[in-house]
Amino acid sequence: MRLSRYFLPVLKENPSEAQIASHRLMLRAGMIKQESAGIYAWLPLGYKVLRRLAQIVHEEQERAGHIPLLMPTLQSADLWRESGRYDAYGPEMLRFKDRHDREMLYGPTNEEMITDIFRTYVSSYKDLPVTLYQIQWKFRDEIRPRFGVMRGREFYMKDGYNFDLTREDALHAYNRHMVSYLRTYERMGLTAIPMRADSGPIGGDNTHEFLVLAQTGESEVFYDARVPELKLGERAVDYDDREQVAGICKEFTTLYARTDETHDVKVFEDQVPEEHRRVGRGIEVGQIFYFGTKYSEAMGAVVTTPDGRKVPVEMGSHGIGVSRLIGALIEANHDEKGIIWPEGVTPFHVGIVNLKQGDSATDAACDSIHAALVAAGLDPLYDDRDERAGSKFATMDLIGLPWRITVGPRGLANNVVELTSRRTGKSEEMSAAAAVARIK
Ligand SMILES: Nc1ncnc2c1ncn2[C@@H]1O[C@H](COS(=O)(=O)NC(=O)[C@@H](N)CS)[C@@H](O)[C@H]1O
Repeated sequence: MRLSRYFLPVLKENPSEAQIASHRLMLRAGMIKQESAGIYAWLPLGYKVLRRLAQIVHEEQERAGHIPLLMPTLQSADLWRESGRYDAYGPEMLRFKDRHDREMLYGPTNEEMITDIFRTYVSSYKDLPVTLYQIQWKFRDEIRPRFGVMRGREFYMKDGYNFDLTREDALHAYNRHMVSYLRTYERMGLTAIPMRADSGPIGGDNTHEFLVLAQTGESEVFYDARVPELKLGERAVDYDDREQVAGICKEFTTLYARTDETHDVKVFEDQVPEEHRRVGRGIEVGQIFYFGTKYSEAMGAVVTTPDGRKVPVEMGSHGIGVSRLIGALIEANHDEKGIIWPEGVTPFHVGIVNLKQGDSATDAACDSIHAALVAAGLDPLYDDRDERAGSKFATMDLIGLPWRITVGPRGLANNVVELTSRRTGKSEEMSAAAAVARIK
């Protein structure tokens, strides 16, 4: 992509309303624009990252055997009356009437709607197990939206719902989600720790939150220092192998890790050797729940069992805060110059900086490097503007692309370009071909 043809409204100044790095940097890097409290326009660079995250979430959910669909953002109040949550949900729920005076709401979550979809079509154990999920916008009228997309009012969430015949099957679905989340966050270059949590308005008695350690996190966390070292890595996972999946969950949840809601000092001190005890703050980027028949009972989602009985299905729901993840990623990956994107989520893989725009040699070299990168399956951003080098470097550092190729007349005279790593700041001179090969 040529920057002269893109839309990247970077800001020179730090916006006064931003209190944390990720909020400040998303505004300055031209990723979002606030339209009203907690509601954002996703400008091209931000939208590109959002799509990359959604792509990773889809890949890992489908790998786990979960099936994507898409539900509307607007829901009928009648559904929520069946579950009893219409009144229970409180002022966070945005309620309104349509022109026919029908009571509607902007969905904060979709347990009722997905249960209605399930009960409409499924009535036999033969159709189980099934896990359906969506990545869809939600609305929660937070009393104090803040920290940019971290606590928005309209936000993007992956929400998945499992339907199983027995509690044992539903707990396997719970474990499948835990493992798929661990893989998802690792692919994004994040360490998100599963911690026992409190179920809140969703309900149920079994739930884990996934928290990214960050000083600006809203949750206080207590954990064993060895937990963030745990890695899934390239391990092959057979999601149908219950023992393997349960084993991985045990591996990641045996050492102590809890939010302030479930923290138990006595257990902490008994279980964790003093030198491993850590207290910190975390950003909640996902939560998984098992809540049995809470919704299926209330809404008559029943199936016939092999011996002809009718039973309400066992369920759970599992969310990932896709838009919040962008804030969390920046909190965990930035310096004083700007963002430093992990390679798995970066909006563009590499920036090309032309030190002498308009010079036929450097222009031609940049065009051919751009073409070579695209041919190698990469997504470059070529700063072809007629700007001073310093300003081009500052823009590249701000938007945080992992690599930068700098092309200038002197380098070309020696048949070299400069390849710079954003994370290390290290630069090396090499041939254009070598630079393309290094980035791939
Ligand atoms: N106001 C918000 N702004 C941005 N992300 C949010 C907000 N509220 C929740 N999230 C994200 O959405 C994830 C799931 O939300 S939740 O309430 O924990 N779970 C549910 O809604 C369940 N129905 C999961 S399907 C959270 O872990 C968090 O990462």
